[in-house]
Amino acid sequence: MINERIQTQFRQSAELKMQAAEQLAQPISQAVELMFLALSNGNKILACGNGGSAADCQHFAAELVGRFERERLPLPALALTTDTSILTAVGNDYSFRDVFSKQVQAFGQSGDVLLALSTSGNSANVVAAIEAALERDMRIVALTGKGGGVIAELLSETDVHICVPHDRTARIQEVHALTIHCLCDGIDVALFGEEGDE
Ligand SMILES: O=C(CO)[C@@H](O)[C@H](O)[C@H](O)[C@H](O)COP(=O)(O)O
Ligand SMILES: [Zn+2]
Repeated sequence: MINERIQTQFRQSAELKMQAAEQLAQPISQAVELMFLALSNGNKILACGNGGSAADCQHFAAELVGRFERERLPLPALALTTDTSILTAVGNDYSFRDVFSKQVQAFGQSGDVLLALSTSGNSANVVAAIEAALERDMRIVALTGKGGGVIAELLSETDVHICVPHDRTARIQEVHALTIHCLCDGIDVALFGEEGDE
């Protein structure tokens, strides 16, 4: 019984990935281009999201600051999900809605990229972070699902929206994790070319 459930989940995840590959290859490659350009200009990437998406932010930042699959110089990426003093002070003194936007206001500069993750596209603190980033003339790469929610409404054609075509949070997150690895791989390829791959 449980084995069947597990196999169904693997199958659904794999099927969604195959389906999303076609739809998302284009926006993911646009996101690589946008991020590579920002990094080449000396700008940085800030990342925010809640729960599993907070973990994704940290995963992404670790692969840029440390490394992905190739040896290279550290690249500037910062997860806005990790400083518990900032998160609790801002959450306590202002509101949980402000925990990321205050950090965007503190660290974000024109030309930086905000990687914003929300499976619903509706988390208020991620929406507020996007609004703060747009005010600072930053570019947005949004990873969403469920049609993109409020976030879809905020983005313009200078931003990149990677919206997973599914309604279930877990399945969407699984595609977000793969997308993050595609972003890291794309940035490495932009730096070094495709030689020695696959
Ligand atoms: O990982 C999971 C569920 O798989 C949860 O921790 C999930 O990330 C949290 O419920 C988040 O608060 C959901 O927020 P969002 O993706 O809608 O922005
Ligand atoms: Zn999860």
